[in-house]
Amino acid sequence: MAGAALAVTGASRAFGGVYAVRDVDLHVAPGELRAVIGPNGAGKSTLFALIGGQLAPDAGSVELDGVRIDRLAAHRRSRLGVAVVFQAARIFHGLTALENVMVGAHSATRAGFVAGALRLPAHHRAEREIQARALECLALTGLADWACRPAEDLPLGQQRALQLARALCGEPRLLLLDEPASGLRAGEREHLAELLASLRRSGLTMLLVEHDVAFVMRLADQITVLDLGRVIAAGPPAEVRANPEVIAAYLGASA
Ligand SMILES: Nc1ncnc2c1ncn2[C@@H]1O[C@H](COP(=O)(O)OP(=O)(O)OP(=O)(O)O)[C@@H](O)[C@H]1O
Repeated sequence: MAGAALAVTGASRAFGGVYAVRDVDLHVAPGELRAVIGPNGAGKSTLFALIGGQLAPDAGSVELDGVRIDRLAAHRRSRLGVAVVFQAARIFHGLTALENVMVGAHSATRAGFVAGALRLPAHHRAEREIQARALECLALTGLADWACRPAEDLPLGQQRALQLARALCGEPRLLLLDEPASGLRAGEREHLAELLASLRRSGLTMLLVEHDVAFVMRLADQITVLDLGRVIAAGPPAEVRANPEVIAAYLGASA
């Protein structure tokens, strides 16, 4: 998997005149695992949405491998290789786990729909390839045994894994994860950490927004810390952990 470079430059977004994200720079190198942390209301979800395409910035830019994407709708960004795993499970009821994952490959390629509608031979071959890849992604995320079960039968932890499998099936170049560890049991959390580490070794660029600071400290290459919409620190985990401004922001948040 060849990861893309992500460059967010001078990004701002306000709601009702109040900045949720203000003049944020965030440069992620290809193959890097970047975590974004910060106390409640720091602007993490807003920044995530500016990159994924659920929101457009009021000012600034978002570039993927040097191509501006900040004015593109989320589905167009997805075709360029941006995959999003949301915190709340988004699954298609009435479809099996395997079919749910195959949707990820179809939404990342437009050609799939056209060839499918025309019933071209290439379509059948492509379908078989997509199915094989979907099965691989299910195995990778520990869901091989669930392939033929209705997706809504999966427990919550597995529904989250299913979204991750779906995102991977589209062969993304940038994977965005919104609080992937939240609500998971210790064993599931461990499995997720191992999976993210192995995706990182494969070269995929990842950005994860996370509440669980301990979880990201051992996984991330670099951590960006937001507070009140601004970047207050960025660097390797050990450096960020020792930063007095970061400590103050978190102590202030829990006081
Ligand atoms: N759609 C919206 N309308 C109005 N205000 C919003 C909206 N989205 C976010 N905000 C405000 O922007 C600020 C940043 O919110 P955001 O959700 O991005 O922070 P966060 O770091 O993700 O917080 P949390 O950790 O609590 O999820 C907050 O003050 C929030 O109330």
